[in-house]
Amino acid sequence: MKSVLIFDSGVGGLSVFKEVAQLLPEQHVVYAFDNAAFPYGELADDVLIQRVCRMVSAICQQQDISLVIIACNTASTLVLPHLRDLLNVPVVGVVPAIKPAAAISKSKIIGLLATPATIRRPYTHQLVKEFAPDCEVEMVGSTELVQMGEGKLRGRKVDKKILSDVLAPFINKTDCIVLGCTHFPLLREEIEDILGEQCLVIDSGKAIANRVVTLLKEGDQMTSLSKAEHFVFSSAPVKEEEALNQELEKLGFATISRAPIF
Ligand SMILES: N[C@H](CCC(=O)O)C(=O)O
Repeated sequence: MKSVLIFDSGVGGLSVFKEVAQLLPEQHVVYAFDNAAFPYGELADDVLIQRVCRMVSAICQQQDISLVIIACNTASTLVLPHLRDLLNVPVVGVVPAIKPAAAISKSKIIGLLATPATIRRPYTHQLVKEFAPDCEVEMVGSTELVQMGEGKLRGRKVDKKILSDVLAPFINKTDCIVLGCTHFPLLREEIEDILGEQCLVIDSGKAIANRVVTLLKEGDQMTSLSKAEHFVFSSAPVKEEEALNQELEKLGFATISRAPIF
């Protein structure tokens, strides 16, 4: 039975997995993360293009994959055209939800919280120009929050003080912020707590899941009446990851193995 491949630098893509699994509970999933090169938000563009293309195409050759989700804004805003040239399955990317945020915002002052690389990308600035021309967009790039999301899934406590400092430019200013990194929905509760209910927090997870359903239906690739099997592959050698493996088990995944191709 074919699987959907979900790819990220770390565990952030699990926020996308949760949305996909809600709509497609019978879908087999291969989750692959490039933890050997984490964090992607600090990587040079050419290195990122090369790594993502090499790994994703190798996994597609090795596993029976019906569709690829690049569950990483940092990679999607750069590598999608390169990947689509290489693969013969649909590739769905995750990019910051600027368009819905601009539509929802009443004050027309919105926020974008992403990695430093996503904030720098011409792709992101084009999105703002095209879909939020009437908005002031406050942009914050943070690798610290990416690390915080990784830590939370490994049972570490979220440091609210650090989080408040990162979110400070949005506080009492924006009425809607976009989580432009898939690690950040893992911190949604804490972020919402700090920003208060006057600020809406949105991400692209549900839109991606809907797009995946449409593409699988179009390609006649919907799996049904089977028990979903999920596997996880990391690029770095597997170390003691007890807390993370427990989280993964709750989501229906087998324990992490190292992808032989990495
Ligand atoms: N989760 C990723 C990348 C985080 C990182 O590795 O810097 C994103 O959506 O941008």
